Amino acid sequence: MIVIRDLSKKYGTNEVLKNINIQFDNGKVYGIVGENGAGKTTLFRCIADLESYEGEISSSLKPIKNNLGLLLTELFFFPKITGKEYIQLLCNARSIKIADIESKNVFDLPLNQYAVTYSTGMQKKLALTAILLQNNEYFIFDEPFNGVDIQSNIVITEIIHQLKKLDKIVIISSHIFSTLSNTCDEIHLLSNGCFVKSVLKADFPILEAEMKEVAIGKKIEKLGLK
Ligand SMILES: Nc1ncnc2c1ncn2[C@@H]1O[C@H](COP(=O)(O)OP(=O)(O)OP(=O)(O)O)[C@@H](O)[C@H]1O
Repeated sequence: MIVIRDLSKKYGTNEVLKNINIQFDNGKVYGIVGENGAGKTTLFRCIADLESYEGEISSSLKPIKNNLGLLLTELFFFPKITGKEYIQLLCNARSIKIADIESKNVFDLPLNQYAVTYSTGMQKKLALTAILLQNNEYFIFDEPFNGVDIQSNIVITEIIHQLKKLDKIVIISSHIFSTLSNTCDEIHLLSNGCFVKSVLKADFPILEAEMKEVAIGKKIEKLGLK
């Protein structure tokens, strides 16, 4: 379980997260949606203890960061580290020894090639493979489906289903609603640093319709397309 109480985060005078309260339970997949700049990545970085914040973030397994697989949208790889070495590095950090990494290469990555030479989608799949092999209890995937090919999207969706069955906590952000309706138990709408709506699976179509209406509104008319 991860419990967030009265979480606030400022960058200078910009109050990015405003008194967030939410609980994430094991065996559930949570979707976080919100417009660009709503604060999704900031929330994830606070949970991972990569940012200072006001409020409290607690978890059944402590510290969270030692049990968390965090997939960010911007990834960093040391130069001259192969895909295989990257996976080894992350697994070593959790004292996990994997005898045959090639056999775990679910995305068929060129593991002997330097990670910095991978395409963006390949780098995402490498980072995801590594955090899955770490046997984490908690997973945060910031836009996991973005920039990844269709086959891999199918694999990632299945992996998320498996993590749920294994009683893990999975938190995902996405800008593509269908990817969340396929995977999540709950979706939480973040707007200007506050959770303004939380819906269970049965009400996903209502939330999607509402978001569509707000997004489109009369905005496209402004273009005066002819
Ligand atoms: N390191 C930083 N320093 C200053 N401001 C920041 C920093 N990181 C994020 N912000 C600001 O915090 C706000 C929320 O950003 P955040 O990246 O959390 O949004 P997001 O919901 O993840 O957006 P997106 O959907 O575009 O990824 C934005 O106004 C952004 O400019």
